[in-house]
Amino acid sequence: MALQSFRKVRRSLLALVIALPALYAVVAGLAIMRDYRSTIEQAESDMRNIATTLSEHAMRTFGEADIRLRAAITEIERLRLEPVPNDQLALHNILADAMKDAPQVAAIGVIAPDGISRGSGSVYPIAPFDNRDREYYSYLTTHHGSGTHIARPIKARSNGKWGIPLARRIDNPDGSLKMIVEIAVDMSYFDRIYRSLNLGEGSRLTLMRRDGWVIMATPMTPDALQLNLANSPVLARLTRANSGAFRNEDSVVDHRDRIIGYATVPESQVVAVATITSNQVLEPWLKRSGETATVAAVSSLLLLGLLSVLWIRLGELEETQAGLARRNEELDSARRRFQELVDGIDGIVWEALLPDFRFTYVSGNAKAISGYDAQEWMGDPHFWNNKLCCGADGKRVEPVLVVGSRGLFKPIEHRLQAPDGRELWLRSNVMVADSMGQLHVRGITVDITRQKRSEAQLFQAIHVDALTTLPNRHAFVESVGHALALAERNKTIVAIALIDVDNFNTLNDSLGHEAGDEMLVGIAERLHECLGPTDTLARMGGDEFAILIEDVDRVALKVEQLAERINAAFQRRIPADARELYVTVSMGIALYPQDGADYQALVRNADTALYRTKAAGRNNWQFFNSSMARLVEHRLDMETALRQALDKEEFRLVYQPQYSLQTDSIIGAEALLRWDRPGVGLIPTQEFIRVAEDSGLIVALGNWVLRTACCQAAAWHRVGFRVRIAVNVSVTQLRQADFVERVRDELAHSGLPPHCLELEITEGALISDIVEALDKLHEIKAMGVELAVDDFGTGYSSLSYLKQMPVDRLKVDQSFVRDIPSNSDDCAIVRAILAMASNLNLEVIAEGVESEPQMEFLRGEGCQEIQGFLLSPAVSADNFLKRFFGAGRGRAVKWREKLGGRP
Ligand SMILES: Nc1nc2c(ncn2[C@@H]2O[C@H](COP(=O)(O)O[C@H]3[C@@H](O)[C@H](n4cnc5c(=O)[nH]c(N)nc54)O[C@@H]3COP(=O)(O)O)[C@@H](O)[C@H]2O)c(=O)[nH]1
Repeated sequence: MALQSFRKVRRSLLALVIALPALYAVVAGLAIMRDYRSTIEQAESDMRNIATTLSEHAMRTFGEADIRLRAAITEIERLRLEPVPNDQLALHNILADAMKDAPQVAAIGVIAPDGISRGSGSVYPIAPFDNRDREYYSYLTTHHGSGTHIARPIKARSNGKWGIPLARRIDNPDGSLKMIVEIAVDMSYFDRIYRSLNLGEGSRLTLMRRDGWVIMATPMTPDALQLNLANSPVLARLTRANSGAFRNEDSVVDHRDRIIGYATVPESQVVAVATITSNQVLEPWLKRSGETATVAAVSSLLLLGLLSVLWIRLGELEETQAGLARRNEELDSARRRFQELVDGIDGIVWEALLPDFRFTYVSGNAKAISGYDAQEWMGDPHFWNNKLCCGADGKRVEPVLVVGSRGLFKPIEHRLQAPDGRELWLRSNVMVADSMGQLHVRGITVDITRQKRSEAQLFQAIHVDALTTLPNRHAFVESVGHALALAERNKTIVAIALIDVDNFNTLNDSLGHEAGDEMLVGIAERLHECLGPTDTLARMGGDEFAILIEDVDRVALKVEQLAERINAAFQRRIPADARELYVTVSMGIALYPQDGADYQALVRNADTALYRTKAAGRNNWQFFNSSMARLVEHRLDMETALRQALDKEEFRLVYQPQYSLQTDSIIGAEALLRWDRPGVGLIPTQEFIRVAEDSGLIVALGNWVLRTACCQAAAWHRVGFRVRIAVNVSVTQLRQADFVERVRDELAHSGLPPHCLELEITEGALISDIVEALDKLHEIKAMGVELAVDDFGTGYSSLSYLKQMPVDRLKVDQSFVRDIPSNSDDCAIVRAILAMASNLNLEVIAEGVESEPQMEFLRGEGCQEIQGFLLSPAVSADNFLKRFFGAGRGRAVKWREKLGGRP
């Protein structure tokens, strides 16, 4: 039964619980009321009947007494007797005769007109009682011709009995009263009969005259005969009809609620009245009503009990039903949530029966994901075997392999041929469950085709160099790892060769990056040609390549052969930018296990060997050796010391004057860094600068130099010594994103005018980073700062590249100055630089000028400025000020003489 029906039934039941007792009460009430009315009506009817009976009885009684009265009168009149003593005996005889056999007659007598008793039926001779106080005397003496008058009861003086007198007049012929004959009906006679009716305590039987006087009452109370209803409204109701009945709630006699029946005694002025108290009448009714009410109440209670049990039972059922409904709702909700979950999952949710792997449930998104709809999955009992069983390796994935430990997910990857021919990669997470004794496999199958593709791409990106398609550094690290593990097991030797393309950056910058890339591809191919069958070539980045040579039994021979093959391969030109160029490579080699136990150590040492190869003039190869290791150690030591040197303020700047050949005066100073390493002494600047460059410390160091130099120059300016300060800037510094800001800040911080600062940037640095550098140089130039190309001539500067540079000055490298004017080649180079600078409107400063011939040659060729030991080595700031401030114009040679010349 539905919950609603239960509720309806319970509601109906509740209505019944309320209505039934009410109905019972109403029905019982109505029955009681009807009973009440019929009881009252019955009592009225009874009282009326009794009154009628009384009236008939009274009629008979009074009638008989009246007959006897009349018979006596007839006899008296016949005998013409008088109410005198002489006739007393005769009167007595007549009267005694009239009483004969009449037990109801209490007395009979004759009263003279003067009220004196003159005869008695029961007593002879009679005492002359005075009867003038009698009601019948006063009535009959005042009413002529009246018939028998029923008078109010009296107590007979002759025998003391109470009786109801019936009296008549006997008149003289003249109409005057001759005598009154009176017969009294014994009231005890009525009383006896009335009592014999046994009507109960509350009943009252009365004879009453129409004028309201009570003449007989049972029970007889002392004042009953004194009662006169003349003024009571009841009298009117008692005389309204011959007979009748009514209820009077306020009885005249005793103020009780009574049922009254009445009946007129025919041919008389008397009414018979029978009353009974309503209480007495209603007593049985009350009893019955009580019983009815009890029955109603008990049956109501029983019914209520029954209904309550039913109510409780239904409540329990309703509760159960509600619980079931709730459970159903929860189940529905869970089902909905499950469905939403399944719909929301980007995978096919399924269940299959073991052991044959037949699908019993497949979510609706199967078609969208796999190309086969759920029916196809479930319809084909061999769907798994036919469609899904192809694993990553192309082999069948047997169901038993899919099923992991019970209850645990075991992901498998497999391929699926979609109906449209696409090959999909799927991953299924499966779980084995035992449901009602049946083994199931449940799983979620997701499409991982894109992920697989991405993985492949990622693998490619991680392991393959995009340009050359060679394994990249990452792949090389892995390969070396595997090779070392194998070598450790097999006790074999592994060689790692690091290869750098000589001067690649310069070539790359001068030819353009596209040509550089083309060249790298060509180099990779060329190197690849040289590999042995087990060797692995990788591109480590930029122009750096590496070769892994495994199982090197005859180390030197095998590596030498490889080096020779490489050397031979690079005898041929490599195509680049529609040209063909000769390229050389340098190589450093480290061996496992003697040069390192792991990748890092081997590569570091191979790098050291490569470094040494380059330092030794490039286009060659070297094995790593222990002395190289010491070099490396030394480098590391210096790096550590360098890091601390800044904090410990171990650096200082010295200043080398720059001299104008046009004005013969000191026009500037180059700030040069010095490191007095405690316990070691002065470290060659070139040496620690290289380490600082390699370790990145050059940035912090360069910033310190820039700030110190600017502050020093500004200090000189403040005392009036307005010279230009040249500061060396490394390529690493130039690469810093905030380099321009840094220059701006230091100028602002020191207060040095921008045009008094010159930044010297090496030609190599400018070439390697020309695109990035250009913007920064333009910004710096826009500030007013001057720019000089340091070590000019050592790089591969071309006219076109110089044209783009916002430089002011070219600084001819000292290697070209050293042998002028004796070396014609150097002279030619210096002339060419000067000519080119002139064409580009650039000034030229020659560094490393140590002799007067050099100076004069330069002056003669139009060089604007010189710098070198001829004038002065770099000196401290104080010395610089002392020596050159206020020194005035003069020949450089004089300066030298003056200052003490060569250091
Ligand atoms: N990035 C930075 N590089 C710096 C800084 N300070 C110096 N350097 C660079 O270090 C290299 C070596 O410098 P240094 O040992 O100071 O040598 C300089 C001069 O002492 C030397 N010189 C000057 N005149 C002569 C001479 O007549 N003969 C001779 N044999 N040597 C001479 O030349 C060096 C100056 O070179 P340059 O900078 O090219 O003008 C050197 O490359 C410095 O640039 C620094 O703070 N930052």
